[in-house]
Amino acid sequence: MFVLRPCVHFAGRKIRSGMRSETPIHQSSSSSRSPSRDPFGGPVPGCTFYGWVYTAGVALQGFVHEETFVINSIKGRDQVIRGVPVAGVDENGHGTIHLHVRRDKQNYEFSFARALPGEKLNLIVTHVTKNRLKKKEIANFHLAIDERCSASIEEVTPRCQHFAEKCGGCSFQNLKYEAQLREKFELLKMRLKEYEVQVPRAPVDPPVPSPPFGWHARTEFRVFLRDGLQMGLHPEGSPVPVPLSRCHLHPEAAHEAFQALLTALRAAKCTPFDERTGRGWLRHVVLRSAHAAGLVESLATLVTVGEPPREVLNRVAVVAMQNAPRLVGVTWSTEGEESLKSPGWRSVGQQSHKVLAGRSYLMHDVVGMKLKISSEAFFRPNIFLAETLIQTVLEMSAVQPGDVVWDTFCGQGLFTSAFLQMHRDLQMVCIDRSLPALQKLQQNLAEWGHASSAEVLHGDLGIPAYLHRLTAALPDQHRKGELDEADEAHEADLNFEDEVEEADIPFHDTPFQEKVPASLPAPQILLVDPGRNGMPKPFRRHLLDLEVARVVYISSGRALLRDLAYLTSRGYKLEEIKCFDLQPHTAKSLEVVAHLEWTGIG
Ligand SMILES: C[S@@+](CC[C@H](N)C(=O)[O-])C[C@H]1O[C@@H](n2cnc3c(N)ncnc32)[C@H](O)[C@@H]1O
Repeated sequence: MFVLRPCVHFAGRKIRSGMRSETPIHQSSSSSRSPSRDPFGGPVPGCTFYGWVYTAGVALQGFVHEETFVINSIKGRDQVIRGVPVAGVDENGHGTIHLHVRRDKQNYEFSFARALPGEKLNLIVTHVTKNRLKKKEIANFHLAIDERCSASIEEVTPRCQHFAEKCGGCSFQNLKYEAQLREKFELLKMRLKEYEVQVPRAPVDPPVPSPPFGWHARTEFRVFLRDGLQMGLHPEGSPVPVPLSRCHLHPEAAHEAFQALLTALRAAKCTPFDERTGRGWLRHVVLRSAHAAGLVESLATLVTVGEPPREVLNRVAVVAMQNAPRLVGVTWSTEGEESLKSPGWRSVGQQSHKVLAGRSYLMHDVVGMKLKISSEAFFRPNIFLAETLIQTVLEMSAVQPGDVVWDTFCGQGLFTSAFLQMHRDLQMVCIDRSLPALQKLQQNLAEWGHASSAEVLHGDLGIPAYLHRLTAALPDQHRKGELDEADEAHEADLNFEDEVEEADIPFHDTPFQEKVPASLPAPQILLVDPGRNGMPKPFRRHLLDLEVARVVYISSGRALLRDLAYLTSRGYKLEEIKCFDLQPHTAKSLEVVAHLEWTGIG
């Protein structure tokens, strides 16, 4: 038997206007029951569960999960509910259960860390709040796992020794890969329904799978002291990193690099940065991998704080490269200070890295070309599926010779390069805010003889003034100007969740020389690949002004749902979607490529 510590606070989900009659429960108190254990025998430090409630009427029309478990009533604390099946997973990789309480005519959803779909749980009521006005009714209740009564038939032994330590990487290594795919797909379909996104045809094709191990293209390891220098990851919600000896999600080349760097850092007596004392200088080691001509290579970046000793950095780089033949370069980034200012910060490629040894880029196969991709710019997380995803974007765009294609959020231009390789006589306009990424894009375009076919613009697509300058450069019929008051009211009415961060860095930190040419060709095809935050709000609005015939949008998670819901309610029709499991074993949602057509009817 294992018992999980009951509830940690659930920051209540905002309910969108389309779901108005659903009443969220904010379960905030935590009660103290027996200490947490997990299925692998260890304590569960941050085991969370939470729930929200729907009124019966709405739930029955819409959101009753197929595997809802029905009970008669919640009687009070310590009541045990036996044999509740785990029905699916949520965005955090936690197992979800669905309960219908007959007496209250209400449906509840709860999530439990490390609970697997298909297993059955005995749950214990740890806290009940009564309705203040109608004392007999329950306003909300908390549950904890009392016992895991039957395991999932899809449970497997995790390959990684660190899985039980919850290093913060994998959520599902103990679940068959086919089951992971199915659950992520079910979650996507459920969320599309919940956000009222009209999917073009049902059923949507199942996700494109990835080889489950050795796919990872980029990981940021924390460097810290614990029985000597260690490299590791942060468990979910914990400031204390877990030291790693290897990560099976990485290709062998990255593992070699990991070992070589760890040994070199220890031998050089590098001082990891300590947040509590402010001493030391090495904060992270970032490993990136890519493959060209079937050969996987890795590149490392040492991320430092303050004034690190340059000769130590150089020595580490040279020694590590000697011991890891597929480590092709070691670069140095001083962006460690930024991660101190904002926790959870990730590099947005605003600063160039310095080369310590070897080269500053990896080679990457894209539709028959070998592109140089730089350490500062965005890497698609999966080295195997990047090319398939690019092919899908090409197919969905149905690009014809002579078309004008805008590649917004272009990064180092993987799409632009692929498009120009397919049709030399396209007119591409590429826009991104990362200068190092754009420099690499220009270098690749020049090497492949495509430079004259692309206008490369450096700007922030989240800044309204910049977007106005872009639209001002378009032919007359595309200059619609500001949204009018009716539009604003409609937008407010839609009440879209902007729970997803709009931008990684404050705008005033962006030292841009934004130059927009006097005239730009209007796009027939618009590629939008904004990353995990989705489209910045001003960009969403300006997209409507552009009335582009065809948009191909690439994103994932809540940002994707929010943006699709917005566009499809404002004149764009969703024609096709395809999804990809870019990050097996992790809770990361499926990456979606969506094709939208402008209809003007919203
Ligand atoms: C997910 S990456 C996509 C990169 C590229 N399409 C690729 O496949 O490699 C997102 C890109 O958007 C850029 N970006 C994020 N927010 C931006 C903004 N507000 N304005 C312009 N570019 C932005 C980032 O610099 C990054 O290169």
